[in-house]
Amino acid sequence: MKPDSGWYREGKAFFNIDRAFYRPHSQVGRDLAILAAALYRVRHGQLRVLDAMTGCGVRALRYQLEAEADWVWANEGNPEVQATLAKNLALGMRPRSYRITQQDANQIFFSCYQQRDFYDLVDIDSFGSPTPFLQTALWATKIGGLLYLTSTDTRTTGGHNVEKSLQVYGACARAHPAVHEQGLRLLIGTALQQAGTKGMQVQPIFSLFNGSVHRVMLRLVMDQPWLPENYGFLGYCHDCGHYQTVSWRKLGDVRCPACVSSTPAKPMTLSGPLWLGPLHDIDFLGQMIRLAKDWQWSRRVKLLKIMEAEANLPPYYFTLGEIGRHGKLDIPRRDRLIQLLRDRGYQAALTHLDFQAVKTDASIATCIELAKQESTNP
Ligand SMILES: C[S@@+](CC[C@H](N)C(=O)[O-])C[C@H]1O[C@@H](n2cnc3c(N)ncnc32)[C@H](O)[C@@H]1O
Repeated sequence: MKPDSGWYREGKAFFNIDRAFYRPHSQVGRDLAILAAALYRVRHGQLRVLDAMTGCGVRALRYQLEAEADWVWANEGNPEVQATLAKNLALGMRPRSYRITQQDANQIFFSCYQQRDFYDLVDIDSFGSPTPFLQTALWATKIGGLLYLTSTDTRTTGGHNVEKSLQVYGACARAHPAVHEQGLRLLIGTALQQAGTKGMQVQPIFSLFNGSVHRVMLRLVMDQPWLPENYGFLGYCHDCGHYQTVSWRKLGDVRCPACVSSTPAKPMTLSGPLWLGPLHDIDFLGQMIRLAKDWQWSRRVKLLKIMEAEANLPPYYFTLGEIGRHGKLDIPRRDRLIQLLRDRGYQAALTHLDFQAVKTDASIATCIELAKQESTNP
């Protein structure tokens, strides 16, 4: 069917959108969620999904048809899309394997808690930030289960409204060149803090930024040690481009350790508290890659491999433009710079967050030095 007929196909799902929200560009976020859900289903022997903001039902359909969910609860608050949703699920899903409701997501989550009905995967695909739903969603998620959060709030997470970031994330988001990563880390950090109020924790399975939307798939866990190095502040030096993780214990007048020539050293701009640990679970990503290969999802394999390579690198990246600006040189060639860094024994990779950037454990000064050598001796 042609898209303008109102009918769409995505993965194994076939559905009508009528007046429901559907954004084809978000397929990448749905594809990765389906892979994670399918692996969870294999590992745990069951998969019950609560798709709290289902829209036309594309996720509900895909969780069942592709991840083999045993049961899907599809909720959508907008009364105008209920008929389309009902039609889509009736057409594509097994009878008696799903439920449709039209309620506020918070009400649904709280009712799960009241009835002790916990879900293996809770999907919150909200507009703006998901934080108004976070506390209650944690009540609806099984310990060991998955929580998938979406945020379209890039203005706030990008440091353009510090007051709002304090209100919404309980954290200070400042502007710097690695803000796409900051959006993911704020989301994980807020979820970690909120889970912490209940004696629980979250661990990222994968974190995805695709141009305008941040998504994180988290595992809810209990009885894990709280690692102080995973939750703290990130300093950025506007003068030299250096980043520095900062523990809450060291707050106060944080100066850039890389600005050695300035006395006193330049102050750093601090963002946080936010998640400072790995963005992805590297073992889980490996399994997602294998499954994506089996399913011949070659574009997703490519993306997941980039995510795998960046998984354990420090919590920021250097854009090529920043390296050029601070080094007063032409923009370096990305792949060549990565190779030079590796030759010097550093870890270095491209990042799915910004294809005009490098992620590395080398300092920006080293990146500049190598880029300069390369420009004078290509
Ligand atoms: C971004 S769309 C979700 C689209 C769908 N998940 C997809 O992948 O295409 C957000 C949906 O959430 C619904 N919504 C917004 N706030 C809600 C709330 N508090 N409770 C339930 N549904 C809500 C909107 O009507 C909209 O259909």
